[in-house]
Amino acid sequence: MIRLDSVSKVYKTSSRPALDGVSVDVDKGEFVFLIGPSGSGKSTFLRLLLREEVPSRGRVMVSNFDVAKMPRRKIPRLRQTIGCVFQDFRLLTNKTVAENVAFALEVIGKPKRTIAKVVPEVLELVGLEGKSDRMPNELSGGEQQRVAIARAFVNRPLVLLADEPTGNLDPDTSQDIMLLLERINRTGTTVLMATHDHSIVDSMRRRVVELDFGRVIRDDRRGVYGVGR
Ligand SMILES: Nc1ncnc2c1ncn2[C@@H]1O[C@H](COP(=O)(O)OP(=O)(O)OP(=O)(O)O)[C@@H](O)[C@H]1O
Repeated sequence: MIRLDSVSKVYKTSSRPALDGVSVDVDKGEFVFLIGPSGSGKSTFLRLLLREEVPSRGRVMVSNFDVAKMPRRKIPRLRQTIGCVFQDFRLLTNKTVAENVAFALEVIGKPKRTIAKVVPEVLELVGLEGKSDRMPNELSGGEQQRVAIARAFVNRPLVLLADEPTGNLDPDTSQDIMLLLERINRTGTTVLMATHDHSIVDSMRRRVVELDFGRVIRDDRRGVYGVGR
């Protein structure tokens, strides 16, 4: 589902590569933690998958898309196969919960009838039934992240990228969000999550890919965060 083949990325303004000869292969339906210290290249990894950056060398594949080579006009199609969740939720503050989720479908031209049907379904899936008319600032952080996950998932993407999704949440709320991501993963969605959260990585025992100075220094099938970190 995701393949990086000897990928390096050197930003113009930096002498040292952000990614340096990275090869990673993620199968459909896998759940993968991407860990590593600040500056190790995790966000660059995710940005390459979305074609927000192009590699300096190597090949990036997402589903059947040869991401770096594809023409610009096909980028929206790539991005429709990838849902994204961030640490800071990134909700539209002037829209209700339901409107935030609906918006993701409106921009890709889904018919009103479909939107009216699937938005309540996905809000129920994430445990927000009854809150569809609230504004984001009337929700807790955990609830806001649920809206963001609903929005990322409503179009049933093949891949869900999560960049520090629990970074602004307390430990209990973080566990709830992880249960939700596991549930989404069980539907067959490939989940790739960049995180610094030791306890989550240690409790879930999923695949762990660790970056350091832009290189993969560990790829464990059922990993932990790491001793002494
Ligand atoms: N747009 C950019 N221009 C120049 N250098 C960049 C750019 N983005 C990232 N870098 C550099 O690339 C390296 C990797 O950064 P990246 O953001 O991918 O790391 P990260 O592991 O996501 O860090 P964090 O955990 O702090 O988010 C760092 O040295 C960073 O300074």
